[in-house]
Amino acid sequence: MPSLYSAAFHPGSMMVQLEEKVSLLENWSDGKGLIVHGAEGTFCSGSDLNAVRAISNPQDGMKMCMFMQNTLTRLLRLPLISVALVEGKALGGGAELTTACDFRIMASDGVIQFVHRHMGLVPGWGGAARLVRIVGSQNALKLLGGAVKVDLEFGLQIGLVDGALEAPQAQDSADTLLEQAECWLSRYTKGPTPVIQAVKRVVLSGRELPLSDALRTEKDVFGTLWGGPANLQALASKSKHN
Ligand SMILES: CCCC(=O)SCCNC(=O)CCNC(=O)[C@H](O)C(C)(C)COP(=O)(O)OP(=O)(O)OC[C@H]1O[C@@H](n2cnc3c(N)ncnc32)[C@H](O)[C@@H]1OP(=O)(O)O
Repeated sequence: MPSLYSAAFHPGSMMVQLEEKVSLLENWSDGKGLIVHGAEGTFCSGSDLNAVRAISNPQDGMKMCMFMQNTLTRLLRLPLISVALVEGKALGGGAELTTACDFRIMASDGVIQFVHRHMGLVPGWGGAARLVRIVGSQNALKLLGGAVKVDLEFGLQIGLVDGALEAPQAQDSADTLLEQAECWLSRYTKGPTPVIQAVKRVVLSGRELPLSDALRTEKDVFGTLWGGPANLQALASKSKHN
C-alpha cells in the first residue's frame, strides 16, 4: 500500500504533491487499501506557517482553501479503504487530513488537535464538515471551540479514533507501527478488489447522498457484483459464517 510522506505542508510543494498522489491513486484500479502516515514521529503539523504568512491575503487564502478542499474530498472518495496512522501530532490542517481518511488509528503518543481557533481560523479544508459526520455536532463544537487535544483514550471514547497501536518495542518504530497499521487495515480489505471497492462505494454514497440517490447507487453497485466471479465462487462452495 502506498503511503504518503507528510511532515508539514508547504503550499505550492507539499500540497501539490498531495494532489498528485491523489490523482495517481484515483487511477489505481487494483487498489483496496491506503495508509496515510507522517515521518519522523509527526503525522502532520498543518500548513507551512512560513508559506502561509506569505499568502495571508483573502484571494490567496480562498485559492488555497479550495485547492485543499478539492484534494481532500477526492482523497476521501478514493475507491479504497483508507486509514490515517497518527503517530505524534496531527495539528490544524494535519487534523483535517486525518478526517479525509475512512479510519484513524493512533499510537500511544498520538494527538489530534484542531488548533485553528488559536490561529484565528476555522478549518477550511472540509475538516469541520467531516468532523461533524464522524463525532457528531456536539463533540465537533467542543473540539473546534476548545481546540481540545484529542489523545488516544479520548479519541476512542468519542469515536474520532478507531483503533490503538501498541507502543513499539524495537528501534525502528516507524516500521513497527506501519506493520501494525497494515495488519489492522487488512481485516477490512480481505477479498476480491471489486467487492472491497464496492463496499467503499455503497458506504460513501450512504454518507454523502440523499437516501433515494444512495439506494439507487446501492442497487447499481449490487448489480455489478450479483452473479459475478466472487459471488458465483461463494455460491459454489458450501459456505458457513461461524
Ligand atoms: C488552514 C490550515 C490551518 C493550519 O494548519 S495552521 C498551522 C497549524 N500548525 C501549527 O501551528 C504548528 C506549530 N508548531 C508546533 O506546535 C510545534 O512546532 C510542533 C509541531 C508541535 C513540534 O514541536 P517540537 O517537537 O517542539 O519541535 P519544534 O517546535 O522545534 O519544530 C521543529 C521545526 O519545525 C518547524 N515547524 C513545525 N511545524 C511547522 C509548521 N506548521 N510550519 C512551519 N514550520 C513548522 C518549527 O518552526 C521548527 O523549525 P526550526 O527548527 O525552529 O527552524
